[in-house]
Amino acid sequence: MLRIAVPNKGALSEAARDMLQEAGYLQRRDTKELVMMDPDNQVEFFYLRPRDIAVYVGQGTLDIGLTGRDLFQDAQVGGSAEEIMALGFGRSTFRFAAPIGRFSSQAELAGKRIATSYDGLLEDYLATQSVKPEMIVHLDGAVESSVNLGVADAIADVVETGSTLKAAGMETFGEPIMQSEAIIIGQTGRRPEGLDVLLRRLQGVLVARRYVMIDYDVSRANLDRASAVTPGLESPTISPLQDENWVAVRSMVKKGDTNNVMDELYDLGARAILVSAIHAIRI
Ligand SMILES: Nc1ncnc2c1ncn2[C@@H]1O[C@H](COP(=O)(O)OP(=O)(O)OP(=O)(O)O)[C@@H](O)[C@H]1O
Ligand SMILES: O=P(O)(O)OC[C@H]1O[C@H](OP(=O)(O)OP(=O)(O)O)[C@H](O)[C@@H]1O
Ligand SMILES: [Mg+2]
Repeated sequence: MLRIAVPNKGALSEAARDMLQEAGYLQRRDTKELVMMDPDNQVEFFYLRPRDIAVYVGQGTLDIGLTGRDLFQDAQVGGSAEEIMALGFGRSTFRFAAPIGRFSSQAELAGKRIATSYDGLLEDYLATQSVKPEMIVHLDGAVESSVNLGVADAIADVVETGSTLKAAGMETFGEPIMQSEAIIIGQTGRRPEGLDVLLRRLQGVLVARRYVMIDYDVSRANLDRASAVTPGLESPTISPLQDENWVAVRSMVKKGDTNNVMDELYDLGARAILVSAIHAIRI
């Protein structure tokens, strides 16, 4: 059995559950359940605080974990665990922020009080920048309120849409500290049995989410130009049509490019252009 740590609550938990379900794994129905066995797939899920997941994996009590890159860094497990795969959801940036107009660069944080929930990550970063704050004020959450309430001069926190900062009358400043997203971590250098299958399945979900399938008919005279617009992952599938001057083409296209590709195909004479979602894929 592959023992996998997954977030029990918080910003990553629902998207993690959705992705694992799409990859064919059983997930708990009740958010109070702590463990979920999936004997058919030979895996066992342990629902834990996302912040703690790196500790379990680093110590080797669980084989792999799904957590945020920023949380993983913050857990300070040294070299005992490593990032294995990025999952493309839970994206955020870890940044400095302060009331509008107060700071313009992170060098100005020397001798100041910085509030954060991510002390380890922040301390590591400040050390690389040779900036020595007066103190790091640890807060569990609602960090944006700390400056207005007078316990800190600036904050270092997760920014996704920026709406929380805006509501607090704050702005970001300085270089972004870290780009984060959900990741799979494992013990450094160890690849337990069954991990390959899980990674391949997750990769399949990522590709299915990023690509769509496009089908169209085009005349043989325009086929080379059309194929160049839709080269696919390897090469497009070409099928004959009743009218032997025309062929049907099937190819994968990046989701974000869909409308441009359809316009280009139409302009070069392709017709019956059809786009459909990909449910699952193994490359
Ligand atoms: N808008 C967001 N707010 C918080 N975390 C986010 C957001 N978007 C992405 N994340 C990522 O989610 C992870 C934080 O998960 P966590 O469970 O701590 O979230 P939370 O909802 O803030 O939980 P808590 O209830 O403990 O505050 C980090 O990896 C972070 O980068
Ligand atoms: O840029 P935004 O889209 O506004 O998202 C970022 C905010 O969301 C999170 O707070 P959360 O809701 O988790 O509350 P918390 O501060 O109590 O953790 C995070 O700590 C930021 O405050
Ligand atoms: Mg939070």
